[in-house]
Amino acid sequence: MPVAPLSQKEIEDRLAELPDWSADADRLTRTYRLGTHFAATAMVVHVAQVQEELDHHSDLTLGYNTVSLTVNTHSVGGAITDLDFQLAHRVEDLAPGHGAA
Ligand SMILES: C[C@H](O)[C@H](O)[C@H]1CNC2=NC(N)=NC(=O)C2=N1
Repeated sequence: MPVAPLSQKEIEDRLAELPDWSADADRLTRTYRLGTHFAATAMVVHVAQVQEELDHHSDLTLGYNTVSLTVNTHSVGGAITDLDFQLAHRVEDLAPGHGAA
C-alpha cells in the first residue's frame, strides 16, 4: 500500500464508500454511538487490536456511549493516506458487531 498524501479528489472518491466518515483539512473522523458505556468500551478495545495489527493508530475517544476516531498518517507529516482509509474500513466492518451506528 503506497503511503503518499492523497489529493482532495482522491479523498472525496474514497469517502464516497464511507458515508458516515468526514475529512477536514488533514484528518478522517467518525463518531459511533452505542447502546451502553460498556459496549463503547469493548469497541475501543477491539479497535485498538485492529490498530496494532495494522500498525496504524487513530486518536480514539471514549465517551459515555460513543467512540470517536480521528486519524491521519504521521509518517507523511499528518496527511491523509490510504492507510487511514484502510483503518476506517476495518472499523466500519467491526462496528455492527458492537451494535455501533
Ligand atoms: C514505529 C511505528 O510503526 C510507526 O510509528 C507507526 C505507528 N502508528 C502510526 N499511526 C499513524 N496514524 N500514522 C503513522 O504514521 C504511524 N506509524
